Order: sequence, then C-alpha cells, then structure tokens
Amino acid sequence: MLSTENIPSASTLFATYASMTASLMLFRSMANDFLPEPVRNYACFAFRYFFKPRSKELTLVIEDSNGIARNQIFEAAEAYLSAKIGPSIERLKICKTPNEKVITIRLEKNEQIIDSFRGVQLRWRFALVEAADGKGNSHSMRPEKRLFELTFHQTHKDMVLNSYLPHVIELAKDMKDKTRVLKMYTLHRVPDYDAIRWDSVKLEHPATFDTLAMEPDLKATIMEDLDRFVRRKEFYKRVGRAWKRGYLLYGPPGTGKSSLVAAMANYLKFDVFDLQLGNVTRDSDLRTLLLSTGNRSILVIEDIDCSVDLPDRRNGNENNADAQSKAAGAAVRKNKTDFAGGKGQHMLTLSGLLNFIDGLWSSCGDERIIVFTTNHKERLDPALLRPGRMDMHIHMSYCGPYGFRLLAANYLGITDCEHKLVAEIETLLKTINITPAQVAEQFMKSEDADVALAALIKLLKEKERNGSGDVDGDEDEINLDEVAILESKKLKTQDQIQDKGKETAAGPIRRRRKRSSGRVRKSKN
Ligand SMILES: Nc1ncnc2c1ncn2[C@@H]1O[C@H](COP(=O)(O)OP(=O)(O)OP(=O)(O)O)[C@@H](O)[C@H]1O
Ligand SMILES: [Mg+2]
Repeated sequence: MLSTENIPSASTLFATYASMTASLMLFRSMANDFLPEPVRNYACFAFRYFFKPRSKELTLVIEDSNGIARNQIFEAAEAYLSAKIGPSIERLKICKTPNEKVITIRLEKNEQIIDSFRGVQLRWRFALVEAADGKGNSHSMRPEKRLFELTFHQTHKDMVLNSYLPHVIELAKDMKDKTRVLKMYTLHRVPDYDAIRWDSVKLEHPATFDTLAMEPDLKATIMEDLDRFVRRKEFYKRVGRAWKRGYLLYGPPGTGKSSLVAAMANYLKFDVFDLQLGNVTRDSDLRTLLLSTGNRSILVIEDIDCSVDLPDRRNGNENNADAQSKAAGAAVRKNKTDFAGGKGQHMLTLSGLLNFIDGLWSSCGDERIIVFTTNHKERLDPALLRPGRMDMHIHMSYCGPYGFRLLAANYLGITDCEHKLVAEIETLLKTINITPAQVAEQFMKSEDADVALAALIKLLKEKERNGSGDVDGDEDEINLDEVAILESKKLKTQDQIQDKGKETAAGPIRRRRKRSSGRVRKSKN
C-alpha cells in the first residue's frame, strides 16, 4: 500500500520553490555586484558546457571531392554501398556507360543504409547540398556537392577511422577490379592541331598466364614478381624509388612477347599504353604523351631495336666518337634552326626517352610498368640494359615439351600423356626449334587432334631436313611463319619511315629497319 505520509503537500512544495528562487536571485545580484564581467562570462560558459545535453553519436561528412581532386573515401563508399542495398531502400539511381560491363547502382538523395562491422552499427546517408560558394564542384562540374554522412556511436571513432574505412576502401577496390574494363591506348594524330594524343579501345586480348606456353618456373617467377611489385607501395616509398618496374622481353618472333604483355595486363587489371615511337617526332610530344598516361598501367614499346636509332655507344672507338659528336652537333644545329622556325623539333633518342622514363614521368604516378620487347637483345644500347633500368630480362624461347602440352590441351583438348603422336612430337622438340606461334598455327588447321598433330610432325620433320630450321614447311602457305611475320614488320616499319620521311625529310629521327639476315636462321640451343 502506498503511504501518503511521505509525500510533501502542495503548499510545502510552493514554499520551497519560492525560497530557492529568492536565493538564486540573491546569489545572482551578489555575483553581479562582486564578480567582474569576464569571470561571470567564464562561469556561465563552464556551467553551460557541463550541463549541456550531449549527442552520443558522431557523424563523419565525406564529400565527393576537396574541390580539386576526387575524394577516394567517397568513391569507395559509393561502390561499397551499392553492394549493401537492402529492401528498406525506396529510390535508387542506375547507370551504364557503353564501356561498362554491368549496371551501376547508386543511392538516391536522403536514402540510408545501415551497415555493421565488428558488432558496431553504422548508418550511411547520401545527401546533396548546395555549395556554399554557389560554384559547386569544379571537379565534377556539378552545381551541388554530393556527400555521405556516416553516423555511429562516438566511442567507435578510432575503430571507424583505423579499421572500418580502410576496409571499405579495400573492398571497393576489389569490386572495381572485378568489373573494370581494361583499355588499350594507341597513338592518334590530330591533323588540325598538329598534335598527337592517346585514343583508347577496350582491351579484349584473351591471353592469360593460363594460356601462355612457357616454362612453368619462368611463368611462376613472373607472376610472383608482379604480385610483389603491386603490394610493395610502402617499400618503394621507404627506399625512395618511383613505384615502377621495367621488363625487357626478348626472343624470336612468335614466342609470345606481345601475348605476355596482354597476360600481364589481364592479370593485374592494368591498362596498356602502346607507345609506337615511330609516330613520335618531338620530345615535347613524348613528354605530353607520357604525362597523360594513367596509374596502374603498362607502357609498352614493341620492337625497341627497330624504333629509334642511337649513335652506337658500344664500340666507343675514335671514329665512332667523331661520328657521335658530328651527329650531336648536327642535332643541335637542327634544333636551333627549328626553334628559329618555331617548330621546336628535338632529336629523339633512346637515352632521352629512358631518362624521361626514369625521371619526371615515373615520379608523377604510381604502379607503372614499362615493357620493352625486342627480337634482338644483343642489338640494344647498353643504356637500356644497365642495372636498375629494366628490372627483369625475360627470354621468350622456342616451344618446349611443357609449352607444347599446354597448347595441345588448350587448342585440341589433348590431356592424354600416352598419345603416340604426342610422344613423337616431344622427341622431335628436343632437337628442333619451333615457336609457339607455329605450333598454334598447325593446331588451328583441324579440329581433329590427330590431323593437327600430324601437321605439326610434318612441319617439324621438314625443319629437321632443312637443318637450319629456316623453313615455313607449309605448302599451302597459310602459315604465318617467322619470315612472314618479319616481312610484315618490315613493311610496317617502312611505312612509318615513308610517312615520317614526308614530315621530317632528313630529320633527326633515324629508324633502324629489322635486318633479315640471321633472324630466321635459328641457332639450335
Ligand atoms: N608462348 C605462347 N603461348 C601461347 N600462344 C602463343 C605463344 N607465343 C605465341 N603464341 C601465339 O602466336 C601468336 C603471336 O604471338 P605474339 O604476337 O605474342 O608473339 P611475339 O613474340 O610478340 O612476336 P613478335 O616478335 O613478332 O612481335 C599469338 O597470338 C598466340 O596465338
Ligand atoms: Mg609482338
């Protein structure tokens, strides 16, 4: 039973209230009289600070950019949240550009998503706000700012900043990699502006490390090297090196150098910039082109021995030194003339290119891979081969038993090690050089495995009979053998020379043609 004895009466309550109010008023008037104003203000501030009702939540505001550069956390949140959309969401934005593989889903204004991480609840809200300066976002050219608000209990601030947001960024990167469309950039001249720029197409080269016929140890080494390179950002920073890596791929035509570049791009999900030096006549163009390449990309210069001619520094004899100084003098004179004429042409040299790649360009970006390919490593300038420039030299060689088996499995579905023709081919491969391209070409001739293998045996035996291996061995001449590849490259180079010849007359860039002598005569290793 509730007793009424302890409950104060209304008159008692009123009396207490009146006496407290009187005391407060007395206290206030005394404080006004005796305390100086700054002390009173401070006391008021302290009183309000300690007795103010507090929100226990903290909200992080993540804007889409800082006015100039994109905000990485915003972009990551966009991608991350698109995978967290639940049934509570009422409005969504969807979009798909021609280059994208999948439909992109984004939150609409004011939509919220509740996420949880390590048992902590986090609330995301997407908002659009008018920019304070009325100019909006100069980066995206929008009149308003897009932002995410991330709200959670204050006690989890450190966990959110140090663990949750890095987790969101990491997951978003993986998601983007999966849906990323690789691009292949090639050079395009804009005649009206006498300029040259990159044009991109979707890179759909199907080569992967699984389809590449090469020695398994070498393949594993390359893959490990690439993995190590991409995960060592901090290492490169610590030792003061630009985050780039150079690969020199050398070997006879048709051994898979270009295919390896495509496999690397597909493996790392990097774009490819194919720098055809034959199309670049000026240092200034080269600089602009290199600076407009993106991060996470592979810059490829194919057939580097045919692209640019250098004064030969290997022989170092007096005549050669004379020739070099004359060439340099001529180049300087030409530069002066051209500057006077306003054209600003420079001599394009391999060392100039390498210095630029080593210096300014490589320090302007992250995760850059540079690949040079050549059929003749021995013809390359030592500047290219010096330690630290091309970090890894990869020899792409003729087809060995492992490569042959991989191609037989991929092209013909042969997994039977006991197949009698397979055994015969493996014996022949021990003494005869044949490129993976030639093997693949034979395998394309028939869907019947026995017929295709017999065609390969025929070609191998013809090579054996001719001793030097300088044989196309194909009566119907459908095969694209080394000679044909060589001829097509020569024609390509000749075209470039003719094209450029029109522009530069006897200009400073001299392109070296591939010599056929010795190229198709293979030494048997
Ligand atoms: N190692 C390989 N593994 C699988 N296929 C290969 C390999 N090498 C060559 N091929 C096949 O031959 C074709 C030509 O190969 P690729 O263009 O990669 O040779 P390359 O070494 O770059 O030749 P080049 O020196 O003439 O540029 C490829 O499209 C592929 O079908
Ligand atoms: Mg190639």
